[in-house]
Amino acid sequence: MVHGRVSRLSVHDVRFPTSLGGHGSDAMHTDPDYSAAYVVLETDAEDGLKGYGITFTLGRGTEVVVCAVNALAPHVLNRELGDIVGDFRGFYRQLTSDGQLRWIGPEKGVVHLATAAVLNAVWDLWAKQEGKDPRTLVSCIDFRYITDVLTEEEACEILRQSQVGKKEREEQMLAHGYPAYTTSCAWLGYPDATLKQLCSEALKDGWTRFKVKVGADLQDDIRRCRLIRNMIGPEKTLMMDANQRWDVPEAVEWMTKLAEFKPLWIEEPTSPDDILGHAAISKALAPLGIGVATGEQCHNRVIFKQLLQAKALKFLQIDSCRLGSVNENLSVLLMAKKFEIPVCPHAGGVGLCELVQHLIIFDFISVSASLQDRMCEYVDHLHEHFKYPVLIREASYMPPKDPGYSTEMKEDSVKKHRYPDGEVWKKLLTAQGN
Ligand SMILES: C[C@H](O)[C@@H](O)CC(=O)C(=O)O
Ligand SMILES: [Mg+2]
Repeated sequence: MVHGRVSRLSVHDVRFPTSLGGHGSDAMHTDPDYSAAYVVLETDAEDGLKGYGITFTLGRGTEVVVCAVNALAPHVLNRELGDIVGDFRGFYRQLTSDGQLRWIGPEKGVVHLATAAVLNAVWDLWAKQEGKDPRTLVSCIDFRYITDVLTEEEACEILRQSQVGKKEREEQMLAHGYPAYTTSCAWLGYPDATLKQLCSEALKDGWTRFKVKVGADLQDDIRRCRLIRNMIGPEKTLMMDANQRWDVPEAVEWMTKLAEFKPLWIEEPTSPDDILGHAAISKALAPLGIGVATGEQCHNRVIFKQLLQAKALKFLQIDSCRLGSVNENLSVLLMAKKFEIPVCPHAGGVGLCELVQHLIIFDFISVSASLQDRMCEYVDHLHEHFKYPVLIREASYMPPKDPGYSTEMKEDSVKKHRYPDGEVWKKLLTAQGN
């Protein structure tokens, strides 16, 4: 039984100085400090349960997302949790369609990242209080703008059909987990020696799928891709990620030169808004056996709808904090199922692995019912700051067993990494003379 009135919303700017080690670097984001706008919801219920939600940011700008969360707060404060989740579609729409705030979106950018943080906290709190059936889940989706490809009835039918074999798939997940790939070895800012060392450690740990960052310098890419392909051998899977660095013809040309390293996919070859550009790249690279993957910076379900309609991608990458939380991610999982495109989520960042494991394991059990061409990203940074960190066994995500959305950070971590007054930042800023 859902209960409690939301009595407090607090939001923290939490940053980790990952740029110091080059972690997370790519062709466009050369110095990311993995960060989060971290939301805590409290209610007046006696159980004392809290909801924790995050959205992922890269350092500077987190303060802007924090402002946007505060601007959304009046929609949440003093509301009964039962009323919120009892009409979750309506609540989602209230947040995303605020008559004034939507002008600085709509359903995209800072205001949508803030929406994700708030809604992730609501899902965390709700999940701690009770379980959900498929009908309830569909009732959380806002179908506005996607009914031309997916209606509520079709969504229910997909979920109904996927009931077959559900028990076996649950058991399979509990025994073997969900297959993962690693991005941790080959950030763009890593020197070759680090790449080699991390790659050989990953091989020892049983990893069989690797992603390498490309896109800044072709000769560098050729050297690094050769190095990693030689290390992992011809059979293991290699993916490449350009983080939006190229124009359309440049992407085709560059990837033609990297084709000898047999990448399964090229991720974000160009602007995430360029649907027809992605379609052109997909078409040009298909004969080389290279698929296009994208999604970590797709603003919303509408962009995913069009990417699917335009046959612009071969692998779809949902993001638990870029889209409007579970609500919007559900709609994308269902559209991907309808178009038979495998979902391979974006993870990493701060807490993205913790969140997205719930979505992808749900996808396997209740939507796609398939592991064909599917895997979830894994990055091994910052898990130690979470109270319920992901558990990886034999290069697979083992299903989380604690109630909630695994979003709660350790109090001490939040305190030390609060920007700019946490201990870690005070020291760093003083050393930099700020
Ligand atoms: C800036 C981020 O680290 C980005 O490079 C992550 C990414 O593209 C991925 O994990 O994929
Ligand atoms: Mg990427």
